[in-house]
Amino acid sequence: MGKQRVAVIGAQGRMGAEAVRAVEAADDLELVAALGRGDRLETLTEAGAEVAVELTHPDAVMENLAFCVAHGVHGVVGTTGWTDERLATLRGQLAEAPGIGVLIAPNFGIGAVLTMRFARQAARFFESVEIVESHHPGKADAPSGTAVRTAQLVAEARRAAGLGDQPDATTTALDGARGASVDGVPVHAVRLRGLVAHQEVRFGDEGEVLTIAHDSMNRSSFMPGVLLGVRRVVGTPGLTFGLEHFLDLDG
Ligand SMILES: NC(=O)C1=CN([C@@H]2O[C@H](COP(=O)(O)OP(=O)(O)OC[C@H]3O[C@@H](n4cnc5c(N)ncnc54)[C@H](OP(=O)(O)O)[C@@H]3O)[C@@H](O)[C@H]2O)C=CC1
Ligand SMILES: O=C(O)C1=N[C@H](C(=O)O)C[C@H](O)C1
Repeated sequence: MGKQRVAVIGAQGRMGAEAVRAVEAADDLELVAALGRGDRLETLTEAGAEVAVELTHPDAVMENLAFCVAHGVHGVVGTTGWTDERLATLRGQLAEAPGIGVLIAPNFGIGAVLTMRFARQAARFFESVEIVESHHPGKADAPSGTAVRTAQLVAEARRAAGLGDQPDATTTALDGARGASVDGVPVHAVRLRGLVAHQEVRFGDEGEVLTIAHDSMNRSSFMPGVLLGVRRVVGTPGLTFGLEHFLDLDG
């Protein structure tokens, strides 16, 4: 079998540069295009890319993916900024392109995926929950896509368990002091030089606190997840949201 033909969009960025190295180092993959800002998307089809790894910016990802899907190129997406509206648009595009798959991974780190799973499991047992995500100061979006997804999963689990609003007697607060509410879960975003990507999910109930913490110490830690996505997405038509769907976590 020939090597899978892979392109990286956002190839000069922090994640994109790492993805270029990871694809080049993989025996079963061939890097056929590395696009930066201003490069023509047609380069993807001219190079015969089968899969594009999209690691750019929330402002650019929709246009890039629309091109990929319309031209029969599968997508593996790490870029953040996903809303229900954006997902609906992408699903509509995929419906017109049978056989094409797109994986959106809020986080490619295996530990981060497990953090989300564990947080979902823990959610029904605790009255209170807050999320603290901490990142490098070059990050464009806040809160992180991982924190948003974690909050949504926790909120769904709380609702399913019949839990109501969290206890919080705050009546006066400076703007932002209680974080952003994502589906009722307070999320606090820290931006600090020296950090890469970190998250704590803090649960509390009478007399006990459970903290689930994950730290990405470098960006190469995301690459096994990126490569797994590249290998699996070609056989998985439609939209897959979350790397957990390729990890057999219940196996
Ligand atoms: N899912 C995951 O596990 C992870 C996801 N991310 C996400 O990935 C995205 C990228 O992160 P990061 O690498 O740190 O960001 P960077 O800013 O370092 O890299 C983004 C790159 O994309 C380029 N770019 C912007 N627009 C376009 C475009 N239209 N076409 C081609 N290239 C473009 C930028 O160019 P220029 O510099 O000129 O703007 C830059 O080189 C973010 O959304 C981030 O949150 C990050 C880490 C892990
Ligand atoms: O911008 C980053 O760096 C990261 N972005 C993703 C996110 O927003 O969750 C994944 C990881 O946290 C690193």
